[in-house]
Amino acid sequence: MGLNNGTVNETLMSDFLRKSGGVAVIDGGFATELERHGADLNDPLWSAKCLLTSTDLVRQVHLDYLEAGADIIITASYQATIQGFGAKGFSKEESEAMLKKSVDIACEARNVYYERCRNSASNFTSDGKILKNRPILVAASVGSYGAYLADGSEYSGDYGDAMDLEFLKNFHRRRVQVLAESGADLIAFETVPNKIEAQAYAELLEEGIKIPAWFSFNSKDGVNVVSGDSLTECAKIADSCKKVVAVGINCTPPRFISGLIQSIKKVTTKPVLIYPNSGEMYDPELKQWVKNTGVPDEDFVSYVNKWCEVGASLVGGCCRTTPNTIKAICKTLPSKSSYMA
Ligand code: MET
Ligand SMILES: [Zn+2]
Repeated sequence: MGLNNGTVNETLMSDFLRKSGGVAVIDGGFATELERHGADLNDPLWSAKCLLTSTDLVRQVHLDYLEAGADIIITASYQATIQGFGAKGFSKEESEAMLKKSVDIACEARNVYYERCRNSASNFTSDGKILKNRPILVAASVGSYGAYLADGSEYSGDYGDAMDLEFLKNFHRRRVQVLAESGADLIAFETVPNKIEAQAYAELLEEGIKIPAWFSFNSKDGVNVVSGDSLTECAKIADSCKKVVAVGINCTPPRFISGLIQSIKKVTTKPVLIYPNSGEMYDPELKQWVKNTGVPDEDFVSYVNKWCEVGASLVGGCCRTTPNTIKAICKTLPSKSSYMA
């Protein structure tokens, strides 16, 4: 092909953003939507439990997000790990097949969606669905080691003093390799809670991983990532990794997002992605989302154009957001609202 991988990776995202009208829309809360449809996710595998029990629902939720206008769908593999499946008695081969399946289902949803676009006379149906033929990416989700532990440490970033880089690389290595070979367009490292895990991902990507990735951190103070590590230092790790095609923030209250985008912009020229949660806080003891008492986040969507003004190029929603949130994001973005008229 005459291009090195770095070039291919960089053009994937810039071409995609150009074709998406400058700003691309990411899907919304995936687990949230499974739960709204009645799935019980009280399980160490969380949303990945549905890869075992409800693959039709997983496909349906991906489709719902595409029909709400998402240009990128994120697979059900957030809490799917070989170790987590192993604890349920699955072999290594079966566990790897489940990871691959998470990508297959998202790709199937994309195929069904394109078929529906071909058969539809208009881009916007009378029942409010967006059926517009456009580039769509499948992002293979990788949640943190803390998400696997399912003990709340994805929101504290505290893995204890004994944690080291090699441990985290060994924990994630095979999963990342399998997802990278599964037909996904990129890997979404989501809700990265601390610097050491960002470093582990960056080093794993350099071990011959062939698809690009994004790094998305979470914050609960609007300044640092959740562990207290400096967001700037975390974003610099992402910036120095050639495989990384976008850097940003997810599962973080909307009120913090503008400031966080500005901090990231100071250390990278890579596209910035954001997909905040609804502004509620997850209480790991109650295993529930609880309202916060600070500045209201209700009007999430009214912030969207401001986030783009300060530099976000990919915008979506995380926990407690729904296809309606994504539709509202599309409506408010000038480049997307044109085909919804
Ligand atoms: N993509 C994941 C989901 O929506 C992100 C979860 S953040 C805790 O299920
Ligand atoms: Zn979330």
